[in-house]
Amino acid sequence: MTGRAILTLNAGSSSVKFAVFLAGNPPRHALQGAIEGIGAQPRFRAGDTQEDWSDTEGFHALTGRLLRWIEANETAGPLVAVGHRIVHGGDDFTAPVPLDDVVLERLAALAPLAPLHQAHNLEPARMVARHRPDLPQFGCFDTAFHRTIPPLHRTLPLPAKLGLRRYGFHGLSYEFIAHRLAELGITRHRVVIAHLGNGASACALRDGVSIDTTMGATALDGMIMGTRSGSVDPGALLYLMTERGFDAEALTNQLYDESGLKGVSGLSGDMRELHKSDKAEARLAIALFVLRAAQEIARMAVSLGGMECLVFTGGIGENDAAIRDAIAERLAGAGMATEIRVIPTDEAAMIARHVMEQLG
Ligand SMILES: Nc1ncnc2c1ncn2[C@@H]1O[C@H](COP(=O)(O)OP(=O)(O)O)[C@@H](O)[C@H]1O
Ligand SMILES: CC(=O)OP(=O)(O)O
Ligand SMILES: [Mg+2]
Repeated sequence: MTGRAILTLNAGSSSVKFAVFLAGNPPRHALQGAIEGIGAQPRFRAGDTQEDWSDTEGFHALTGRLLRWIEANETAGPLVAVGHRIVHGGDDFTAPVPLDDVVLERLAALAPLAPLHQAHNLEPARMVARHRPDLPQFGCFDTAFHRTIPPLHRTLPLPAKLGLRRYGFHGLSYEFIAHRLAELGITRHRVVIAHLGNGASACALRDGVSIDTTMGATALDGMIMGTRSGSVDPGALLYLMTERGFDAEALTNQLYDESGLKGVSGLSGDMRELHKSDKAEARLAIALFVLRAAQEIARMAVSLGGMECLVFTGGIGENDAAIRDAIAERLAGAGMATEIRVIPTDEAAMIARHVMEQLG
């Protein structure tokens, strides 16, 4: 095949998801896959291909190998650009940007606000910069879609001089859904989108624009997630530090990696695994997920002054009808019955569109 190809990368704590698009307006999807199990037994899949990649060198070497695999296969033509999902753009990056060493350094400084994501997001960009310096790279930020959140909704009730605020995340997903709503002719003014995946959050969308979201300065806030707590009593955290000997690192580990569905169930952070279990703790974790999701969705409805449509997306939102129904039932029970839609998200397609715009 001829044509020009765009590679999108979404690197998480143990996986790199990738997609290849044929450049165009809109970019056409050509291939997608992932390296999963990084840190344990890396496994590569793309189309019909499935291989164990027993590389012990971690992200850098594995993404190098991914790049060579894609170049050798030339699914859509030679690569002309790479787009990265980068979770945190901070105050300075509110739109896609070309990535160079200086920008990568500034983004690395935001890692403490996204310990589960930021360093992993940046590593593949460094690898590509080293091995294919000719390839333009662009960072696309989860925070950027939330740049429209007004001061009232982005203010955290801490001393103003501390300079912390709500940024919000899952923005590439919300931006994609906002486009889909327009394409589908859904013109409701007040829409809540619930992105329920490994990370989970909701966004208050007024006329296609984000005016509030459940995540805050970090992606730890709001709903309960696979392994993240979501909002918890801040006093409980102070108690753990002062009385139970948890330092910042230990607490980070508890809140990001050991809490949420995994922590409550003592079993797994994966919703499908919990459904298979008949343990009371698994039932409790699912029930708490539903309750907290419904409460956070209601919070977004308050920010909007009403909710005319609720959109579910993400791995759980798209696939788990029982969870969707349970959340809708809770909302209806509180007098918040609403139109419900299920719309698959596509963060990679959103990144590819941004890259096309940047290429001009
Ligand atoms: N068919 C399904 N039924 C219930 N849960 C599902 C289903 N498919 C995926 N999930 C859940 O979706 C979550 C992962 O969501 P996903 O959006 O793929 O995650 P990520 O944030 O890594 O992209 C997991 O909890 C998984 O169990
Ligand atoms: C920001 C975030 O939580 O992302 P993910 O759901 O991919 O972990
Ligand atoms: Mg996700």
